[in-house]
Amino acid sequence: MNNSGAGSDYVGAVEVTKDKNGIGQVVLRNHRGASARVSLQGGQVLSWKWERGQELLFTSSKAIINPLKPLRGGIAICFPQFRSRGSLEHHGFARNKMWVIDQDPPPFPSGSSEKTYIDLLLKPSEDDLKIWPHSFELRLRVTLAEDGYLTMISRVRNVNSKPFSFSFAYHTYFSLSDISEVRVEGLETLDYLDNLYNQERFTEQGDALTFESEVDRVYVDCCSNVVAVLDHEKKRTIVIRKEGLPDVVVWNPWEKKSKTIVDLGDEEYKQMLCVDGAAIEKPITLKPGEEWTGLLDLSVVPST
Ligand SMILES: O=P(O)(O)OC[C@H]1O[C@@H](O)[C@H](O)[C@@H](O)[C@@H]1O
Repeated sequence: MNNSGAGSDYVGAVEVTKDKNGIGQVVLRNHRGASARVSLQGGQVLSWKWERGQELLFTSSKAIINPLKPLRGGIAICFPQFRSRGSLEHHGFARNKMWVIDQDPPPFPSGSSEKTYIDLLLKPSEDDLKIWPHSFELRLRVTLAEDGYLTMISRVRNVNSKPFSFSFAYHTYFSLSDISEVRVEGLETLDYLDNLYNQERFTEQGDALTFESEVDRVYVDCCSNVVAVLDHEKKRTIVIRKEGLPDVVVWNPWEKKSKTIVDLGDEEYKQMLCVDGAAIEKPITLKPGEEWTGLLDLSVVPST
């Protein structure tokens, strides 16, 4: 494989390799030790490393490498369905498909030139069209900025002759020191749909979110587009900035549920938290020829 389809305007590196199963991977690097690894299987970001090789994304030690399954960890794309809100497989089919490097993407709406990026593309196969009869193009640009920020821009285009609707999520597993020491800020006073109570609607009370049991919620219509995950022990705060993604999913399976998940270690729930920028409660509808854009920008701030 070569580097075509990848951009590199400052002297960062974009390397296309294969993993031991022969699946294509793209590694983006900068000079300050930051890197991101993206798999063509699922268009999934497998790893995002900050200065001095600090890993910011969680990957389970029991992750199963299977070309037809998403890896437990990283950032997976949930499309065109979230969870079981529809007739498709859990979280939709995009994360189980082989994506290709997009050699010639249409111009992206914004973006500085000082970045290293890769463009991926997913189009439906004939089998996909049998279960979801809508022709689409899903483009994903993954960018590693010179300061180590990771930006993901997804664009869905309707290339069908009829409108269609979909849900979307960046299913993001953050790596933590200890879940019981972590706070999430930016979701205070919002309404959420609680998946542990049949998607009943509640309102978040009080301060920042802290964790002492299983959590599986969709915070809806977030007026702020910034959410922060504060990890005191690691002395860092991950800042999540999003555009076009009104909802935020917060998920931790905690002790009992973890034991039922084969590709997650029994104690690993302590080292992970999913916080997903998403569009779920009100699915996105596209008319023929229309395009939707959803942006997720991740950065790290040292904290005390
Ligand atoms: O095991 P999966 O399919 O990756 O899903 C993991 C979790 O993903 C979360 O986003 C959902 O809210 C949970 O309900 C779900 O269990």
